[in-house]
Amino acid sequence: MPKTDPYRVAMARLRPPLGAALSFSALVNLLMLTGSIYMLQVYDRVLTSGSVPTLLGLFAIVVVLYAFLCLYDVLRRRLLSRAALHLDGALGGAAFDQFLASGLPESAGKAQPLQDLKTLRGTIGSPALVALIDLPFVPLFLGVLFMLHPWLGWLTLAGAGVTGAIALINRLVTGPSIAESGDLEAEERAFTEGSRRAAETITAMGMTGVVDRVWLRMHSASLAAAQRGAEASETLAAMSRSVRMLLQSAILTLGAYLVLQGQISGGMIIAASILSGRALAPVDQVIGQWRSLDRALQAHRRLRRLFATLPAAPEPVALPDPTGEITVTGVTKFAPGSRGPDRPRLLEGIDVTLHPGDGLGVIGKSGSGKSTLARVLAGAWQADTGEVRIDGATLSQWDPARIGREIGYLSQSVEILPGTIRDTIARLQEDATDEAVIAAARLAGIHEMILQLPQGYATQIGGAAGMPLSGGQLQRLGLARALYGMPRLVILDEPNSNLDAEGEEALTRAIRALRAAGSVVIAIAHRPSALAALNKLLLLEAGRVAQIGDKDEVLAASGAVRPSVTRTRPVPLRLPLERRVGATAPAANQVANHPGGLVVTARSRQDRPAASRR
Ligand SMILES: Nc1ncnc2c1ncn2[C@@H]1O[C@H](COP(=O)(O)OP(=O)(O)OP(=O)(O)O)[C@@H](O)[C@H]1O
Repeated sequence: MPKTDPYRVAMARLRPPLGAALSFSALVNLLMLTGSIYMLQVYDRVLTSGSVPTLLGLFAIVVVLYAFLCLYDVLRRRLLSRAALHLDGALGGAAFDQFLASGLPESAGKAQPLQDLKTLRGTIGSPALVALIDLPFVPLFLGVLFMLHPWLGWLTLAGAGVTGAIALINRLVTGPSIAESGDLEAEERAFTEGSRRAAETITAMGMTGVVDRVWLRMHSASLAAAQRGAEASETLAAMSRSVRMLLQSAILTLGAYLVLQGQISGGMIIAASILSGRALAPVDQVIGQWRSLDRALQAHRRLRRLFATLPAAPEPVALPDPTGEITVTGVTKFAPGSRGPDRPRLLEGIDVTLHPGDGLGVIGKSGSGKSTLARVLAGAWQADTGEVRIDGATLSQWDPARIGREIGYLSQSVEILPGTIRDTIARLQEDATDEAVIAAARLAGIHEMILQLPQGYATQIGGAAGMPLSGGQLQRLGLARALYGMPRLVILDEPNSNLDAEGEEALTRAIRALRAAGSVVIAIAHRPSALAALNKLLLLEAGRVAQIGDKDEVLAASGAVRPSVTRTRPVPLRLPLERRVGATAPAANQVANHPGGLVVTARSRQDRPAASRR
């Protein structure tokens, strides 16, 4: 099936309205001859004949012609502004999808489709484009001038040449500054947004002064680049305007000379002056609007490139409901954005098979690739080689919306969109039922906590106006969202990192309930309590599977913990669980009393090997 590039399709749909606008522009420009022809008639016919009826008759014709001019002008502008709106309507959804995708590391920083679409839409409906489509009609005015007298034509042509040369110089001079200031502004924006997010850390650690200075340096650099472009552009625009005004006087002078030589009539001087002004007006306007036209051109090129390189989405086939047979074969993931044969492998040759009801714990040192594996299994990142199959079908063979409902994913840092608690748990699904939302909240053990909030499930969270939630509350809310609809595959990346004992118990209960219902649960754990309700274990080392199998066997084989753990006597766990485990001894004691029975003691910092990476 041929790939349909939405940008090309949208651009093709723009052609008819742009063509119609061009036709109306032809009429508008033709009617713009009215003023000069009228002048010619008044000076050379009315004033010489002294006929008032002729004057009134001519004026009546002029009124009608200008009324048509107004009509055609309105029509072409309306066509353009509506075309801009249609372009937005046709591409808005696809551009937003690409904007979302740019949050994934594979395409990070490659595109700014929403901004580009806005720029393009703004320009298509603006006077800048009207000036641009007036440009092809400059020869019309020049032609009439040549008919009046060749010298008048040549003089205007020379003026147009000078103004055009100024426009070209403008482009060459300001182009690099515009591009540079765009890049610097993007850098500054990233730093500004990052600083705002890190405001608490910056304030607490007294970094405000130095952050101010860094921002100021970036800000000044981007302003300086923009100013360089603006100054050059202003100078050239002023020169262009002066050339135009000088040309008016030069035309009058030349016209007067030609009258004195008896080569043209007096009325032709005025007509020539009007015509030369009309001939140069679009050129002048395009120069004035050059920066916005250039931005629109760059936005157009970026959008065209972006959409042209998008892989074609396969037609999704409605596969039967998955049972939860998960097969991972030979999954390798290179560091996103890296190139060449030596690019780091975050995961290498991962093979895992899980059956409905299985619960797999994933453990390993910091940086060993646990979260990367979670992202690949959840379909958030694409494997570079190998595949993840659910019920025999690769993730890409499933309809993303369909399989998404069967996947619950709790990332390490829980992100929520602004909205109510109900909508958050229901993943914004319009068809969500209250029963399903409450069931997920109960499973995650936060139903009571939600009811205690002033507006209960209708409480607004996220965004500037949302009610702030604690780390633990947020994590449990994220868990409820991951559990919504009892998905067949639930992937939890350190689901207990912010939980108290009660939260951990709720998590263990949830994992047991999911497994009992036939779901596959994969939990990445630094704290062993999350392993309590699981039956299998995978030990990752530098992105490879070091061990996989029955939980107790893997623990025993790795020497991590004795399979028969008592609840009262702490047993050293030699699994590389630095981050959580290294925190405090009381945390370890807390784990010792947990029904899961796995016990942890912290290794000293000196004992820890550096996280090995490829
Ligand atoms: N977006 C990314 N681009 C490039 N490399 C990345 C990216 N995200 C993670 N990595 C690298 O992948 C490796 C594995 O990271 P990952 O987050 O999977 O480890 P982890 O085992 O989950 O660690 P932790 O236990 O500390 O969460 C690290 O070396 C990290 O630097």
